[in-house]
Amino acid sequence: MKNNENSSFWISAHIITNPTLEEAIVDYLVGVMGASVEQSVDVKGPALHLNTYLKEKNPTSETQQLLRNQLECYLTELATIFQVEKPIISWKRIEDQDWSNNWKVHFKPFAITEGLIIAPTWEEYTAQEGERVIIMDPGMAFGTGHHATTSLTLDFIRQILAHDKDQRILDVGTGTGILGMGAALFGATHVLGIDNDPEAVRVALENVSLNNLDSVMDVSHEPLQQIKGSFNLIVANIIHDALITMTDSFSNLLVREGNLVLSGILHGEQEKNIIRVFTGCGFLFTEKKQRKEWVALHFTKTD
Ligand SMILES: C[S@@+](CC[C@H](N)C(=O)[O-])C[C@H]1O[C@@H](n2cnc3c(N)ncnc32)[C@H](O)[C@@H]1O
Repeated sequence: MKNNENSSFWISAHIITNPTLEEAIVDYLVGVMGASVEQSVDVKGPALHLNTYLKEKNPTSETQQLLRNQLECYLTELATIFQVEKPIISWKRIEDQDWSNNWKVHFKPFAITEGLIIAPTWEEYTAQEGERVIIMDPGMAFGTGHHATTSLTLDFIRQILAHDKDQRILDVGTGTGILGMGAALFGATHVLGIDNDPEAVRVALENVSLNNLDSVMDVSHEPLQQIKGSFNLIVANIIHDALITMTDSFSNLLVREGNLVLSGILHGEQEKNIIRVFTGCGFLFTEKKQRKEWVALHFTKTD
């Protein structure tokens, strides 16, 4: 198969795991990696067998290795948290163009938080009274809205904006632009989304245009450390290790008493560590939201 603009290559991973990890693995594969997953029904025994299909637009040995490392690191982390044996993964390359659109079948319009619907571009959706709709094509970027951390963060955004709409918002690690677009639809004055992945920036810009939000939301590839200005709310759904390095930037960019919402954090040690580090840097921890093993944390800046 040739790799043209419309085609993707696929790799499949066969995962043998302790069934305890099923929900967390499926959640991660579908929500974060944009994969589709099926359970192998013809295999007997106590272990669970999952087949997953990951799309890959520009396949090089390097990008393939990155995908593999990302999944393998996550599975190792999960096995440690749940104290079960590490899942076994075997990889296979699929070179059949039909696969490139199969995952879309599973992506249907859904309510990500009260009053906000996510609808993929290829599904017709008519908004009901009082509903706001984000139309999107996630492409290769993270953020279809299926992952718990995205909906938890949007719950906070909705609450904060219901209180006060006059908010300048920074969305760090914008991915598809989903959090920033949600904030814009809930009435934010201005949103800046940034991402260190150029493909995410391209996809987010496309989605912002698709939703006619260009006058409210900008998207940039600029690193966090180079962002100027002041914001009333910063949201960052990234990962624990990256968030820990961002304390100074968040502190410099937030107005006094500004809101900070952090997610991509696992309940337990990661959550405790984030609270310890941020409360040690002039932030007051105010509220936590949790779904399954994931948390989103709300802080306000005190000094
Ligand atoms: C888990 S995704 C979140 C996507 C979306 N905001 C959501 O909530 O669904 C994390 C995003 O952060 C981006 N990212 C990771 N580290 C970053 C950094 N240091 N600066 C900016 N973006 C970063 C990744 O490229 C990815 O798009």
